[in-house]
Parts: sequence; structure tokens; C-alpha cells
Amino acid sequence: MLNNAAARRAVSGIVDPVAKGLLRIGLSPDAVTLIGTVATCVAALWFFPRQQWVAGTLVIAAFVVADLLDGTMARISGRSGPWGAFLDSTLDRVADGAIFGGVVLGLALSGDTLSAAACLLALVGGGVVSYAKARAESIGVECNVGIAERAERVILLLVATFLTGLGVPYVLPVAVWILAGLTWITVGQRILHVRRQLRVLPPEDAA
Ligand SMILES: CCCCCCCC/C=C\CCCCCCCC(=O)OC[C@H](COP(=O)(O)O[C@@H]1[C@H](O)[C@H](OP(=O)(O)O)[C@@H](O)[C@H](O)[C@H]1O)OC(=O)CCCCCCC/C=C\CCCCCCCC
Ligand SMILES: Nc1ccn([C@@H]2O[C@H](COP(=O)(O)O)[C@@H](O)[C@H]2O)c(=O)n1
Ligand SMILES: [Mg+2]
Ligand SMILES: [Mg+2]
Repeated sequence: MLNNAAARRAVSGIVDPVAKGLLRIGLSPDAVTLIGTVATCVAALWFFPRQQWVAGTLVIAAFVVADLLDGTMARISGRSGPWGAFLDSTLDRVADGAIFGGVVLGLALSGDTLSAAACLLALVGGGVVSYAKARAESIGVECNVGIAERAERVILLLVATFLTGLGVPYVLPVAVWILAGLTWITVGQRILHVRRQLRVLPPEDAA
């Protein structure tokens, strides 16, 4: 839903100048992908298991935007390519594992094992959502569909962790169940989408 041209245009006024600045100081798109992932993982696995929700959210939010910056840097500098696409997508899965895994640990260690289980369901579902897209693309089918793509999943979880840190009750347990539901609905949407596309494609085009 958010991974579209309109959403990207809306943030480009901030993202583009920052991307140009990072290129000017000599950082490469790959370095930003890597730094963003490592910093996100360290922050998620340090703050969230300790239930330091506000600090964790703010640090992760600062570094997860590296995912918007790296592609912009690659495009501006004419370095977009299959290697960068592979690295970006693969490291997204690592960052998601750390963010959602950190929340699973935080919830479980606080004694809320039911919410921890819901968050685990959302984590596994998120992996399946992304796998479905990668596998669809490998057989020649575009699969940019679904109610809860990565941007929605990350933003919903981070808003919930932030509000929880501010003391708003029930928001994280409710959010992780909603996330688990929306994520698995997205799995279903992608499976149906691929099925429909393969029905309209001649067999030789769906390799
Ligand atoms: C009550 C209010 C409290 C507020 C508390 C603070 C909460 C903070 C919440 C959010 C802030 C952080 C927002 C960060 C958003 C980044 C999300 C993101 O993942 O963006 C990347 C996304 C897709 O990028 P890719 O193409 O690189 O990734 C693809 C994706 O992983 C696919 O996964 P799937 O969907 O299948 O599961 C893979 O399949 C695919 O392989 C992979 O390539 O990009 C977008 O979606 C673009 C639009 C995002 C718009 C987000 C709006 C962000 C809002 C605020 C950001 C502010 C920007 C400021 C920049 C400052 C720079 C220093
Ligand atoms: N290190 C990188 C990261 C990304 N790319 C290219 O950008 C595309 C993703 O763009 P986002 O704005 O969603 O990050 C990706 O498909 C690559 O083409 C790159 O080249 N190098
Ligand atoms: Mg990116
Ligand atoms: Mg990425």
C-alpha cells in the first residue's frame, strides 16, 4: 500500500537531500544498506527485550529509513542494479527478524506470552509474504500486492511500541494480533494474485 510512487514522492523532499548528502560524504548505497541493517538489529535486540520501548522505537525509526535512502542513493548515482536489489531485500529480512524478534522477547520476558506468540506469527507471516513475492518474481509474475507490505508492518509495530513506551495500555497486544491477522491476509492475497496471473498467462510465459 505504501510502497508506491505517491508515498515515495511524499517523502522525497526529505529523503533526496539526505541521500545526496550521504553520497557527497563518500558513502555508497551498499554501505548505507549495511549500516542501517546492523544498527537496526543492535537497537532492536538491545532495547526491546529490556522493554525500553521509546528509546528502541526512536533509534530503530532513525535507522530503518536507511531503507528509503539506499535505493534513492543508488538511483541518483546511477548505481541501481541487481546486486543492490538482492542485498537490500535480503538484509530487510534480517532487520525484520531483529525488530519483530526483539518485540517477541520483550513481550515474553514481561510475561505476556500470548502477545509474544502473536508477534511470532506476524514475524513468520512477514517472511512468507516476502518469500511469496520473491518466488513469484522467479517464475515471471509481479507480486507487489497486499494490505500489509513491509512498510505497513514496520510502521504499525513501531507506532505501537512507541505508544506502549508512553504508557498507553493494551496497544501492543492489540497491535500484534492485528499485525498477525493482516500479515497472513497478505499471504493469502499474494497466493491468489499469483494464481490469477498464472491463469491469464500462457504457460510458456510463466516459466
Ligand atoms: C503516534 C505517532 C507516534 C510516532 C512514533 C514513531 C513511530 C515511528 C514509525 C515509523 C518511522 C519509520 C518509518 C520507516 C519506514 C520505512 C519502511 C520501509 O520498509 O521502507 C522501505 C519500503 C520498501 O522498500 P524496498 O523495496 O527496499 O523493500 C522491499 C520490501 O522489503 C519487500 O517486502 P514485502 O513487502 O514483500 O514484505 C520485499 O519483498 C522486497 O524484496 C523489498 O525490495 O519502501 C516503501 O515502502 C516506500 C514508501 C515508504 C513510505 C514510508 C513513510 C515513512 C514515514 C516516515 C518516514 C520519514 C522519512 C524521513 C526521512 C529522513 C531521512 C533521514
Ligand atoms: N544498496 C542498494 C540498495 C538498493 N538499490 C536499488 O534500489 C532498489 C530499492 O529501492 P528502495 O528505495 O526501495 O530502497 C533496489 O531494487 C535496487 O535497484 C541498490 O542498487 N543498491
Ligand atoms: Mg532500500
Ligand atoms: Mg531494504
